[in-house]
Amino acid sequence: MQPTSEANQRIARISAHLHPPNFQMEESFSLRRENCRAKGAGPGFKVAILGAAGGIGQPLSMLMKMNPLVSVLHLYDVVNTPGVTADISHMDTGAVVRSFLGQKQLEDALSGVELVIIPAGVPRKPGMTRDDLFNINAGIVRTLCEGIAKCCPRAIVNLISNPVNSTVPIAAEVFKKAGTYDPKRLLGVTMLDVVRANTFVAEVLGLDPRQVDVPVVGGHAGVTILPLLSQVKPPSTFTPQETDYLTARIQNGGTEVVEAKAGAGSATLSMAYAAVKFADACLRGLNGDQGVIECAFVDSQVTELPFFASKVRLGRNGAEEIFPLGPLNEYERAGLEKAKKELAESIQKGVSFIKK
Ligand SMILES: NC(=O)C1=CN([C@@H]2O[C@H](COP(=O)(O)OP(=O)(O)OC[C@H]3O[C@@H](n4cnc5c(N)ncnc54)[C@H](O)[C@@H]3O)[C@@H](O)[C@H]2O)C=CC1
Ligand SMILES: O=C([O-])CC(=O)C(=O)O
Repeated sequence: MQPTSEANQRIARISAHLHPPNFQMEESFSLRRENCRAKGAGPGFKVAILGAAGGIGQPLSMLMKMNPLVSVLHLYDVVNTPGVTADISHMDTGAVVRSFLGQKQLEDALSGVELVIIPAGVPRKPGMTRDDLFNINAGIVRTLCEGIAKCCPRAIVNLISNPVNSTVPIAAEVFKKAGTYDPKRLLGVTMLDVVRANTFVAEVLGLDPRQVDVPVVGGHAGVTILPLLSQVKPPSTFTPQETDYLTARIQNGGTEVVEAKAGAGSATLSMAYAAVKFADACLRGLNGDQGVIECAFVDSQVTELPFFASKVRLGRNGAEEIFPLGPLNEYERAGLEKAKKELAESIQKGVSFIKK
């Protein structure tokens, strides 16, 4: 039997996708699939990952492709996104994946996006602090945030690039300058500190980490990472030695990985896991789910500092409620004073980078 002309057209379409004669053909095919999904399937969000070809970006892209709340996934980087996108697009999950390569495609990558996740930038090598990354990453974050202000000013932004204690204030200043700043929509990702704290505390208590919840407040570098062990769930007590051990291990978790990788970068796989856990919480909030609460580094009035990490309630507008720290013990109060001192300097450094 001769194939019908409809079947011929379908084969031609598929072959055009596999061997696109030009970008236009590829794009129209991909747009058609997005439209089909928009007609047929349940609701989903349009998400962009900036720095998608990196050590965090690749596993993060893969895990976001598996998230049922994502309908369209834009992968942007200055290198290698066509390959990462081709690879991930073969996964038989719902999200449509599209590649954007280089600065010229940044605006297309951001157009209509509802959640932007940013793991772009250089990672640490042994002997470096996160602040040593400032000189390179500050400029990268500024450029990307200028794009967000122009193309998707209402998007929720999850900022991973280090030093988070300075890059979040940089992003805020860029958005203020552009007149688009909404403090609820800018979130520094500190989820990996919580993920580590849950794991290490569970080890000490002899529990499954999934049963443990440790609030981690302050910021995302050294002494600014402040685990509140007095508020661990399920309620637990720790000896002074356990408290010292756990606090130090949680504060130095990033350095532990940097040293173990011995020059090959910093945490990527656990970070991708943590980033997806946090992005999923943001999407559930956007979706209208109730009671979504996670720790994040946000514009805050919890202390006298303009930014601080604490528990926030995520909703349709981002961080809709920021929770106070709750009762602290003496050990935590001393830790808080140290954290605030270092945080104040890192925040100021970020602000001055844009205001100078
Ligand atoms: N917030 C957190 O808890 C954590 C943050 N990080 C930070 O995340 C960042 C990325 O780490 P990795 O993925 O390991 O680094 P990586 O070097 O493997 O990947 C970074 C990616 O960013 C891309 N990139 C560079 N400039 C760009 C630009 N202007 N626009 C778009 N993309 C650009 C690179 O091409 C590369 O693909 C680092 O700053 C690291 O310190 C890492 C772990 C945890
Ligand atoms: O330590 C680093 O440089 C990367 C990071 O932020 C972490 O693993 O927490």
